[in-house]
Amino acid sequence: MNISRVARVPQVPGKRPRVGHIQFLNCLPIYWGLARTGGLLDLELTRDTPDRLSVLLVDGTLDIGPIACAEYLKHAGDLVLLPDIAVGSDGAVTSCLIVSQVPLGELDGRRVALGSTSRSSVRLARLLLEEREGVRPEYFSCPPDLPVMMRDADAAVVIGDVALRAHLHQARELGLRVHDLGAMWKEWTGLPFVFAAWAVRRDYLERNPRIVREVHRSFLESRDLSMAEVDKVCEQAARWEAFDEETLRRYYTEALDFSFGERQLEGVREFARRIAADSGSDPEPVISILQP
Ligand SMILES: C=C(O[C@@H]1C=C(C(=O)O)C=C[C@H]1O)C(=O)O
Repeated sequence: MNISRVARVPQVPGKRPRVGHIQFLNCLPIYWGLARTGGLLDLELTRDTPDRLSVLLVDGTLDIGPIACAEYLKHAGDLVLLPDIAVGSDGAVTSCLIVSQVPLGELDGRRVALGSTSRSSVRLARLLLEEREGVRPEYFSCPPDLPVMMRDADAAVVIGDVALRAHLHQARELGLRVHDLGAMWKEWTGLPFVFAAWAVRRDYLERNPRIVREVHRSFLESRDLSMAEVDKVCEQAARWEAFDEETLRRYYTEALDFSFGERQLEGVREFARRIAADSGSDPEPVISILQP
């Protein structure tokens, strides 16, 4: 890629767009390239967990950023999705899991800890347990620390780096079964699952259409650059993380899906349909997507 040709966000002094950044390894390829292209300087970034970033975007503290799909569906009227960028999977995702001491079909009436940083995976897990496995567990929310969660529960839902650690190290040590939520959704529906989409507040878009397009382009360029140089991304990340280069490479290139097109949109629509009866939400929400 010719970095010198990367478009820059138009500058208005003191008014950088306020943009969210999920502080998990899953998002590294979406942000890594921003440091290379210089796009980073044009954004006011807030790094936080997905649950908190979702709240900040909905309450207007942020203008643009990732939002858990389950939260997006509650606020679709106030938000416009950015095309071709998301954190999802078309099958196993590796980092959104139910870990369990017993088979899932035996969780009826048993305690299930829901990791507090998640909004999409915890909703998806409840849907799968209730509608696919036919069980009604007793849920409680809990900070995402697997050994602590499992002290009081028979199963736990975890995401992000905590889930990666659970998958690769702790589950075996603790004698837990690992169920991948992306794989379960794919088996059940045949569709990809979008855990987080990128959205802009509708009011911000109306005032700043050019800035939104530039930020969007900046994200796509960053993601594409990171994926083109994925070996370098993994080598750098593995220096500081508990995962080796090869594990990260597989995670980024085979498990995660950073795209958002027709099939991913169908996954979002199907999720909306399946959670509607139980949530009192709209089964067919109007989904606005930024037009090219
Ligand atoms: C793939 C992941 O996707 C995520 C899962 C989310 C959720 O469950 O609410 C939200 C944002 C993403 O971080 C992950 O966290 O590992």
